[in-house]
Amino acid sequence: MTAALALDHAAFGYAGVTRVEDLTFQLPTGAALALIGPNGSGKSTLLRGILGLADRTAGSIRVLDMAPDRARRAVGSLPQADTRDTTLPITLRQVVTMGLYRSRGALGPIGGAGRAAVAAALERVGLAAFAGRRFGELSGGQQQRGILARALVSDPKLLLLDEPFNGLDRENREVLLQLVAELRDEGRTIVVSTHDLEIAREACSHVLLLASGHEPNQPGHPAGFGPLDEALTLAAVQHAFHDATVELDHHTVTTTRETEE
Ligand SMILES: Nc1ncnc2c1ncn2[C@@H]1O[C@H](COP(=O)(O)OP(=O)(O)OP(=O)(O)O)[C@@H](O)[C@H]1O
Repeated sequence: MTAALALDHAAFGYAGVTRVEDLTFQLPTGAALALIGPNGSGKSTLLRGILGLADRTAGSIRVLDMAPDRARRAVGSLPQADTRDTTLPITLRQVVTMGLYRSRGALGPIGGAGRAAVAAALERVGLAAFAGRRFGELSGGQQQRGILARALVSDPKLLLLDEPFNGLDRENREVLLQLVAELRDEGRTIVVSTHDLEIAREACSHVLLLASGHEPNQPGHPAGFGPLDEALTLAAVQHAFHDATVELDHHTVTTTRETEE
């Protein structure tokens, strides 16, 4: 079976400056990859590289057996919450509809099938009743679910979720965990960046640990990759979070490093 992601010594960055490097791994189709590492280790940069939105400064990457910009139509993405503009006067339904533009073009008519897909995506994340509400007036957790609906509306084969659990209360967290499990059951491949190792254990089959460079401007690099049960070891987590205290046992995995929220 073709890997959903295949990277060979790939490096990514901005304006020609590498921010994360030496990425060599293959993620099987249908897997859920937890992307774990300290602030600045390059998690978001890798996700942008998968989307073809960060510069590839070395090596190679195939996404769904295509070049990243060709694969983008089949990839849904949920960017970090703090990169969203919630001041725009648009409704939740309009936000979700934007997820169709990628596959149909911004000027093409949405049509009945498109409207049905938007309704189904909203239903799926439990927000059908909020479709006409202004997006900026929704709670943070509802906005998060709305953006997930936007990512799902085009029926993506690969989903990239950048810190989707940040700031969620228990209820929204459970809804999202349940959704990730369902999406996996449907055979979609998922990449989730998170600081929360417990969530990685609950939601994911594989893990990629990233460590930041030893000097501030050095790129991040892998500290471990593989099936979660094998690769999420104390040594690999300590390597990734080299200045943090880490505890790991059969039931819990925690790091004491504070995240910059
Ligand atoms: N658009 C950009 N232009 C230039 N440099 C960037 C850009 N975005 C991120 N960087 C830099 O790339 C490095 C990696 O950042 P990135 O956001 O990928 O890390 P991260 O692991 O996702 O961190 P966090 O957990 O804080 O989100 C950082 O040094 C950051 O300053």
